[in-house]
Amino acid sequence: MNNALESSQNIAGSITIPLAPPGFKSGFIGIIGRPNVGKSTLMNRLVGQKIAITSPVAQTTRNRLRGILTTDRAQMIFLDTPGIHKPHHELGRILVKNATNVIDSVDIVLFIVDSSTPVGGGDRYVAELLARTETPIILGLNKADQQPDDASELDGGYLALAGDRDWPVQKFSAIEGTGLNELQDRLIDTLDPGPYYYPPDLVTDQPERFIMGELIREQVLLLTRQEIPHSVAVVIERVEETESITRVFAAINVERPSQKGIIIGKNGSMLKTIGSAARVAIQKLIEGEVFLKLFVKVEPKWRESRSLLADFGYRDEE
Ligand SMILES: Nc1nc2c(ncn2[C@@H]2O[C@H](COP(=O)(O)OP(=O)(O)OP(=O)(O)O)[C@@H](O)[C@H]2O)c(=O)[nH]1
Repeated sequence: MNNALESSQNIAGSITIPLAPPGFKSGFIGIIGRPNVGKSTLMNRLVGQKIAITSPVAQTTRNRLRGILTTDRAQMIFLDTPGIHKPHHELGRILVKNATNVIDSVDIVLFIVDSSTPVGGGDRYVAELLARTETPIILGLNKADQQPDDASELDGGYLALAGDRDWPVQKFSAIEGTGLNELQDRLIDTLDPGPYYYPPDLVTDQPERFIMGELIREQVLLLTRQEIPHSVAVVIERVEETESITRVFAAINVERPSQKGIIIGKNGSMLKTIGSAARVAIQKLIEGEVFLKLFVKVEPKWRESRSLLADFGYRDEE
C-alpha cells in the first residue's frame, strides 16, 4: 500500500487525511494588511474558488476565514484577516484585535500592500505591529497590473517598511494571477516540513452556510454602496435541501429603519436585485438550484452590542 495515501486521521468519522510524504511542507499563513489592498481577492485566487467576499468598499472582510491550498509539495492554510486600521467602534476593536492575534499564531505573515498607490499611514501602522513579532514575514506587492512603467519610487516606499529587517518581497497581481506561482514558491521555501492538516481537496474550513451569508452580504455592499456601509449582518436562518433544489432563508440585519427601506427599495426592487445576484452566487457555490428568501430586520446598534455581535458570529478569537 502506498504510504502517502494511507489514512492517518479521521475527521468526523468519515473524511480521511493522507499521510504526508517525506519533505512535504505545511503551515498557516496570515494574510495581513490595511483595508482594500486585495487580501480576499488574493486568497480566492490562490485557492481557486470564491470563499472570501471582495468589494471596492473598504473593510468588507469581517471574520477570519481559512482558505486551503494543497499542491504536490505543500499544504498552505491561509487566514484572511480583516484590514487592520485604527478602530472606532466595538466591531472595529474586535476585528483589529483578532487580526493582530493572528500575527503571532501563524507560521508566516504575508503582509499585503497596494503597490499601485504610494505607501501611507495605514501601511505604516501595520508595519509597526509587525515589528514586534518573531514570525517570518513576506512582503507582497499587489496590484502590479496597475503600477506605472517606472514603479521604483512606489516600490521603494514599501521596501522601506521593513526597516532593518530582511523581508523577502514578491510582486504580483491577485486579479490577473501574475507572480502568484513565484509567491507560492516563496511561501513553500519558508515553511517547515509538516503534515496534511486538512484533506487535500478541501478549499476552506468554513461551513457552507457561513459562505452563503457572506455571498448575500457581498451583494448588499455592492448594490447599496455608500448608503449601507458596514451596518449589515446576514444570518442564514434555515436551509432545506431536497434532491432538486436547496431552499435558503436568510435575514439581513440592519441598524436603522431607514436602512431597511434602502435595502428593500421601491416596491421591493432592491431586495429583489440583491436576492437574484446572491442566488446566482450561491448556486455556483453549491453547484445546484437554489431558492433564496430574504428578510430584512432592524436590530438597533448591533455593532455596539457584544451579545448581538456574538449572535451574528463575531467573537474575540483568542
Ligand atoms: N487592479 C487590481 N485590483 C485589485 C487587485 N487585487 C484586488 N483588487 C481590487 O481591490 C479591491 C479590494 O479588494 P479586496 O480583496 O476586497 O481587499 P481586502 O484587502 O480583502 O479588503 P478588506 O476586506 O477591506 O480588508 C477590489 O475592488 C478588488 O477587485 C489587483 O491585483 N489588481
